[in-house]
Amino acid sequence: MEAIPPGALTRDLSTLLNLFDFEESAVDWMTKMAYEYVASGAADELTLRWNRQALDAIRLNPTVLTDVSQLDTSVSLFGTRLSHPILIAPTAYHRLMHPEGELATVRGAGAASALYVVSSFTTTPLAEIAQRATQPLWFQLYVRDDRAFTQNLIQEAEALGYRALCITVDTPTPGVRNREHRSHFKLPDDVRTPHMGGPLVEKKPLTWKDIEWIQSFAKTPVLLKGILNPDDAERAVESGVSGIIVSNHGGRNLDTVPATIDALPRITERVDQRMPILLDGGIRRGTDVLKAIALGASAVLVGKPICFGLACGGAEGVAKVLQILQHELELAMALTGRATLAGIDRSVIWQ
Ligand SMILES: Cc1cc2nc3c(=O)[nH]c(=O)nc-3n(C[C@H](O)[C@H](O)[C@H](O)COP(=O)(O)O)c2cc1C
Ligand SMILES: CC(C)CC(=O)C(=O)O
Repeated sequence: MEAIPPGALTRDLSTLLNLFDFEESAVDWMTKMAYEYVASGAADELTLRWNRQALDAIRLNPTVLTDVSQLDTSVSLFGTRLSHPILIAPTAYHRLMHPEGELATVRGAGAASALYVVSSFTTTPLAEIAQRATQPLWFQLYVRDDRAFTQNLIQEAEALGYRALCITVDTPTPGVRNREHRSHFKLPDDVRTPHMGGPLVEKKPLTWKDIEWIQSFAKTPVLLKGILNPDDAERAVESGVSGIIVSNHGGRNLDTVPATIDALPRITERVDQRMPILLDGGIRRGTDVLKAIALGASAVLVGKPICFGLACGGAEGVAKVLQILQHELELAMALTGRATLAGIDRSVIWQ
């Protein structure tokens, strides 16, 4: 690994005003390999681009002269009250982005009152992250061929206080990652993944039977991460899971699947309030959060911007990314005349 640049922990973030600024600046603070790993999408990166383009293409229909003097961005998810609906998506290998890795991320989450979904490919033990958490944690699970190992891992996370389990279901194999390969991605020897052992090269298929099996012993709510197809959403309801995350893995797995915000309305319609729906993919502006909520999401997750915030400024960078997004959401609510998240319905979308 190239050396972490001097002053990495003390750089000035005051000129970074939005999430795009963080991405632009992160290039200077990350190794080329780490930057390419985070920023790239699968194959021709069409889905990666569509995630953004589809959000940009949605226009808003504000209501004027409503009382927005008291804004309330809070939301309840599975019995936990959150002060805002912006969660940290699970992303692997935080020590590739900053020497403090996930310990910086969890401090940033605390400073910004954000729920943090920790990746199976964390480079810091789950226990150490939990010790420093001041906000709720969830655990993202990659199911390994060794099912006994998987069961132990789930039980370990639950015992440590992780409050929900997000099973990633869209990655029977990673996608075509040309940019990652071109930059010769390899984890440096001193960056380890204490809960995953080696890379994901599973042979035993993950199926609905496994989801039933996990639910037979899981004590925390189970969510499926990576649903795009309304039929799968229906099946998820039938399988009794607590929620789903509409996700195309940030455009990193199967190229040319739709933008998540385009997939959301059909899924919302099919689920018909039977369980909460979360969404990730391309959320960069407060207006994006508002659009996702208007189309049926209870909350959103952000992936790449957290990695860039971490690279630019450790815990402070993570916190700032989240605080900017939170503040922009409040502005979007005030300017569309919506004082609460419940008030953000489809009528806020220009039809
Ligand atoms: C660098 C990176 C690593 C990721 N690692 C994981 C992971 O370990 N597990 C997982 O379920 N999703 C992973 N994802 C996908 C994210 O959880 C999320 O679905 C996606 O990044 C959201 O899109 P966004 O980056 O446009 O916000 C990763 C994404 C990135 C960018
Ligand atoms: C280790 C990888 C499978 C993590 C991941 O989900 C990703 O890079 O998108």
